[in-house]
Amino acid sequence: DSDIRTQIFWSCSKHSKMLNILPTWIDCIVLMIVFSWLKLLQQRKSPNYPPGPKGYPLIGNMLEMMVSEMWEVARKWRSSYGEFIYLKSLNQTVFVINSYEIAVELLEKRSLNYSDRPSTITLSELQQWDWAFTMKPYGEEWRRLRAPLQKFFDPANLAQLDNVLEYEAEKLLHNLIRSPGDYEMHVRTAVASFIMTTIYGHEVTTSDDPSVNLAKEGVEQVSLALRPGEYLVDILPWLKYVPKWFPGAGFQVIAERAAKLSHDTRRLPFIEARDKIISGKSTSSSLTEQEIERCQKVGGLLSEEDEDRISSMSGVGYLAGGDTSFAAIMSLLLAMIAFPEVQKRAQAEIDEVVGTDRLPKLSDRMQLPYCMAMCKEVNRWNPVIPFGLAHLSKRDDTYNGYFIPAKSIMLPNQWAMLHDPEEYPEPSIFRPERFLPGIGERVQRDPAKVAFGFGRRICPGRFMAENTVFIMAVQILAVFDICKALNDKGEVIEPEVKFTHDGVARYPLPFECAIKPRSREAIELLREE
Ligand code: HEM
Repeated sequence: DSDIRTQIFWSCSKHSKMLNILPTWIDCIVLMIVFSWLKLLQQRKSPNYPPGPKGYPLIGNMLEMMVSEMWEVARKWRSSYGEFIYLKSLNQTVFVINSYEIAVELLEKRSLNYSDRPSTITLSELQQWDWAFTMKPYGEEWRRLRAPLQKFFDPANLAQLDNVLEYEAEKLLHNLIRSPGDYEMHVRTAVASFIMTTIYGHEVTTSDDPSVNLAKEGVEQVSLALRPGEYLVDILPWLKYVPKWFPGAGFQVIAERAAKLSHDTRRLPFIEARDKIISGKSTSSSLTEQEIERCQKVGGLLSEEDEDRISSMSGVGYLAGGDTSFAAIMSLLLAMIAFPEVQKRAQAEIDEVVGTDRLPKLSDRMQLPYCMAMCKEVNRWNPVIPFGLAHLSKRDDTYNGYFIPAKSIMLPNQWAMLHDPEEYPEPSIFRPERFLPGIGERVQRDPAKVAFGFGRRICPGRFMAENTVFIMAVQILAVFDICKALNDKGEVIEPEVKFTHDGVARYPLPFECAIKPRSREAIELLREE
């Protein structure tokens, strides 16, 4: 074709000067078409992704994603790459969202596209946590499992749990009087007991109750398995076929133990509750009981399918609810010794509003604005899940001209959003006053809008978690002073404000503190056990 075209041009150009320019025009058009086509090809090869660290050939940013405190590293990337950052780990595209506005735009306003969850071979196939709806893709099954839990912990239903929560808080106070040095264990037991009572109707009376450790170990396993690069099998899937006796296949041994843990977490508390309910020995109105009764009303006997569904739904609440609230209360205790003036102001408010002849209750909340602000500040100062729980995109999308392919991992950097000095000046300072602005001052965003996640996947236990932290905080402060501990020489031990830096949840590292009754009258506030 091009030969013929060239011949025509040559012959034409012999006859007309005018026609001499023809080849130039046509060539220009051809060149333009070729260029546009090449550009399109190039765009297809490398779409317009947002900026991000360069990474290495083949592995991309895999190494950068395996660092400790990834949320802080990603927060610092803000100055080089901005709020929306592109990473690639092998062939997986990952987007870090450093700003609240982008998280709302993508994960909430476009939540139909961003409500799936990524999973790994270790988590779903080897350790068999795939029964947990936290890991299920957005869809009918996820909705069916989440709906009863969400309804049970909805604010409209929550008041009926106030008594249980106040009872557990008071039990905690008794334990703190008995052995204040074991405060960490007492807080863990109190939170576990509340969760176990509301979900299964099982009250925890001692810290060696198996249900306390079962959930803790479960969360530790899941947390480890979610850490990028922890298990090579998630990078080289064929490794899953390697038998556990093969040298170097330690991950299979861990997986076997974790699979048992996963099975026990889901089944053991459920079976105990089910048997008690069916034999008529249950006296509670737990979530599990309500669901079993609902099935019995409809179909008489509890089918295997019903059991699977209820045990999955309850098991998720049990796993997700305990450690998170525990971490928040431990952060509050640490803040009380690191920022003693906050403690003084909260105690003054409790004394003034509640008085000194009864313990504070959940119904006092609206009259205790400083204490409420203090609990908000806990969610901000140490967001328990700093890098959020990853969402996964379903279809291709664009944001601000940037391309987001289907099946991209979206990481809402909740830490960066809650430690943004533009929104929260001096973010490392624990300052409840930020949420009680004076006249003409700006109200800073409620951290709950970030700390509990986004969109359709938002934490269904958030209202209960807020109530748990509030009641345990105000009851402890009504009765005790949280003081800096003294060493053997009687010198004050300055608290180290340090937190764990790996895993999904962020806990304060063990710290020394002295928990002392404020007065004899304060102790007398406690009812006889
Ligand atoms: C201070 C305490 C807590 C914090 C900071 C917290 C935070 C979170 C966050 C950030 C998510 C991920 C949301 C997202 O994907 O965008 C989440 C999910 C979840 N939380 Fe919580 N949570 C807390 C307490 C609880 C409690 C007490 C329960 C249950 C009773 C609970 C049950 C869940 C469940 C089931 C999910 C998974 C939701 C889904 O995938 O659909 N959480 N939580």
